[in-house]
Amino acid sequence: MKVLITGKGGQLAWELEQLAPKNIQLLSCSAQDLDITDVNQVNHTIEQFQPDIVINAAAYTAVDKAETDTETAYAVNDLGSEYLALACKKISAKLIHVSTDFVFDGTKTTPYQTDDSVNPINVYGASKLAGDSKVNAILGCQATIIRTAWVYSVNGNNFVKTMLRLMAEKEQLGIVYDQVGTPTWAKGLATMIWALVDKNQSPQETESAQTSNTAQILHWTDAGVCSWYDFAVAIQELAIEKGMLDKAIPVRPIPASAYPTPAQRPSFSVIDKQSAEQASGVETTHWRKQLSEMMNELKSTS
Ligand SMILES: NC(=O)C1=CN([C@@H]2O[C@H](COP(=O)(O)OP(=O)(O)OC[C@H]3O[C@@H](n4cnc5c(N)ncnc54)[C@H](OP(=O)(O)O)[C@@H]3O)[C@@H](O)[C@H]2O)C=CC1
Ligand SMILES: Cc1cn([C@H]2C[C@H](O)[C@@H](COP(=O)(O)OP(=O)(O)O[C@H]3O[C@@H](C)C(=O)[C@@H](O)[C@H]3O)O2)c(=O)[nH]c1=O
Repeated sequence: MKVLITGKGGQLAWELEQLAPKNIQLLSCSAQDLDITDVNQVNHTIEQFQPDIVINAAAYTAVDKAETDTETAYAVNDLGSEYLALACKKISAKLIHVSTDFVFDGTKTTPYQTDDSVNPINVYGASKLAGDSKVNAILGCQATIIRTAWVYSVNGNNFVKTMLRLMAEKEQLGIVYDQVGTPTWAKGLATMIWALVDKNQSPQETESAQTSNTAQILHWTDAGVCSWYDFAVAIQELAIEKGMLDKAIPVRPIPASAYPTPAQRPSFSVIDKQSAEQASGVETTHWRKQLSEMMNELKSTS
């Protein structure tokens, strides 16, 4: 089976590459190798390689910057996804497209289901939703859209690495407590995606997946719930336990109103993971356990 991954070098694409099963013929493309906003490059690469499955892990993920760099955010997240979907359609390839909890407005108080109404409250979320809608309209059941949240990995920029840096540099930190969600270790997400790919190789799965004309939507994060504040406290506790920080600094819970950012963020974006667990056969693991594993990996590589 041939699999093409976009966004090489990004957190998820990197983990996917590390965990790629031996029987997969993999082509992993960076933004330089394959700029998904370039329709000719997209068509050429997909026609040449003839993948069975494309995993779109490329995205514009700078949430605050997207508020002013709107055109680029839409070019990558909306148009780029559309080009990939059209190219997949031409060769009957499947598309596994990755999306975000930020398609929701965060007004619910119970975990978001895959069929809950979407209503993004920032440009990044709106640009991702626009791309998801194109993927669904073009490919229908030929596509799987995986919504995830608060992703981190040893490779790339993320909240965990930002916290470790700030905790070593600053006297104290204020972290928002009124935005609640669930972190996701990109390695766990990549494991689940490869399990989906594996299931796709079985003819039975392929037949049953083709009974509906809409894209399969799955939700995946680690298990549990926390605020950014809880996440930061756990990062500091584990870093001290593992000898990655010398001393603890005060970490204060603050409301989002005390940490103004260009983009508004949902106050509640916990998603229900049952859909992805059932489809992949992989169970979620509690976020704190995953965080500890990732920090062990970070310690051993730095
Ligand atoms: N990070 C997070 O917290 C979350 C991410 N997601 C989604 O998960 C997916 C993976 O995210 P993650 O791995 O964290 O993202 P990263 O920001 O780590 O990686 C994104 C990758 O996309 C590449 N890219 C950007 N523009 C283009 C382009 N025009 N053509 C091709 N590649 C491009 C980037 O390249 P370069 O660095 O060279 O620009 C980078 O390699 C995305 O769909 C994202 O929206 C969902 C929820 C949370
Ligand atoms: C650095 C810092 C951040 N914060 C807050 C700001 C924000 O509310 C929260 C997280 O900030 P970040 O900018 O790291 O994360 P953010 O870019 O909002 O993360 C989002 O990225 C996109 C790509 C997604 O799809 C989402 O699921 C989500 O992961 O932490 C503090 O309260 N204090 C601080 O010192």
